[in-house]
Amino acid sequence: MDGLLTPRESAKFVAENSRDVFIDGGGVQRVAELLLAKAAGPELRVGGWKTLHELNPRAADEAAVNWVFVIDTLNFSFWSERDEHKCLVGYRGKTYSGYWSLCAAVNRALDEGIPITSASYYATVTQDQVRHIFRSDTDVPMPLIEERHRILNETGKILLEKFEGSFLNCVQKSDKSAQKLLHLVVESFPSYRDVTQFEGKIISFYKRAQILVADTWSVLEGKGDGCFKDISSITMFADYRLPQVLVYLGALKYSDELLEKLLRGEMLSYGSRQEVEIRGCSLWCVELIRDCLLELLEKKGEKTGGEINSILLDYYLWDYARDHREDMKGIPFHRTRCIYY
Ligand SMILES: Nc1nc2c(c(CN[C@H]3C=C[C@H](O)[C@@H]3O)cn2[C@@H]2O[C@H](COP(=O)(O)O)[C@@H](O)[C@H]2O)c(=O)[nH]1
Repeated sequence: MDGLLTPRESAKFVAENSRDVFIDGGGVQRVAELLLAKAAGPELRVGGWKTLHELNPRAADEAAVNWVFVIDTLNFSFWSERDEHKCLVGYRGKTYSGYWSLCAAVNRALDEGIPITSASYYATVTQDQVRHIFRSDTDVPMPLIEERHRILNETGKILLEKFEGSFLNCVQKSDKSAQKLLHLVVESFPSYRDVTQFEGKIISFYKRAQILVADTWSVLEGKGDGCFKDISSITMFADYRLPQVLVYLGALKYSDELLEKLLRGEMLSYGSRQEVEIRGCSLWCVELIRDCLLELLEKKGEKTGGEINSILLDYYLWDYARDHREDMKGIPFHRTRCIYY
C-alpha cells in the first residue's frame, strides 16, 4: 500500500473514483457566485469567528487557545437519532444544540468554577464529572459521553507530558506553519488520527486536526503565534453538515441508491466506501468552489477583507447550514457515529 495521502490529495483521489457521490459543476459555479456577494462582508474574514459567535472567546490569550483545544478535542458526533429529541444545553438565557451545546456546556462549567479547559483537570476527570459537565436539559444525553471521557483523560495526560499542559506550547513548536501544527497534533494525539483506506490507498481527512488549526488561527486573529504563513493549505473540514448543505445548494449529488439509504436514516460506518465518498467529494467540492470564487474575484477586481481560503468558505457554509436548518429538512445528512467528526 502506498504512503499516506494529504486531505487534499485524498479528496481528489476519492472524487475521481467515486461511484455514488458526484460534484455538479453548475452548482459549484452558483455557490461561488453566492459567496462572491459576501466576499467583502464580515463572514468571509478571520474576525467573523468572534464577531458572529457569542460563545467563542473574545480574548486571544493562552486561556482562549486552551479553550479551543478542549472544544476541538470533543468536536464530534452531535446528531441525535430523532432530531426533535436531542441534547440541549441552556446557557445565559439561550438554549443551544449540536456543536454549540458543547461550547455552552464548557462555558457553563467555567462559570461554575470547574477548570474544564485545564489539562491538569481533564487528565484525571471522572466519568461522573464529565456526565455532570455535559449534562443536557432534556433526557437525551450528549452522544458518546463515555468516549468523550476517555479522550479527555488521554489527551490531557499527553498535553501534560509533552507540552507542559498548554496547547499554546504545541502551537509555538510549529514555527507558525499550519502544516507543522497539523502534523504535530496528529502525531501527538491519537483521537485526531482521522485516517482510513479507499481503493487501496491510505487517505486522511484530519477533520478535527484541521479545524483545530483553523480555530487556533481564528482565536489568535491571525496574529502573533497564530500568523500561519501557510494557513491557506488547510482544507474544509469533512463533517456531516457540509455535505448536507452542498447537496442543498446543488453542488453535490448522490446516486438514487445512496439518497434512499440516507432518507431511510441508515447508518454508514466510518471508513465505508459511501461514507468516504461523501466526505472526500465534499472536501474536493469546496476546493473547486474556492478556485471558482478566486477566479470571479480576479475578474471583477473585487476587494476582500483579506485572503479568502477554504477555512472561511467552510465556516460560512457551516453557519449557512445552521441558519437554513428548516429549509434543508428534506436533505438528509449521513449518520456515522464516530469520534472523528
Ligand atoms: N465543516 C465544519 N464542521 C463543523 C464546524 C463546527 C463549528 N465551527 C464553528 C465554530 C466557530 C466557527 O465560527 C465555526 O462556525 C462544528 N462542525 C461539525 O459539525 C457537526 C455538528 O453540526 P450540528 O449537529 O449542526 O451542530 C459536527 O461534525 C462538528 O464536528 C465548522 O465550522 N465546519
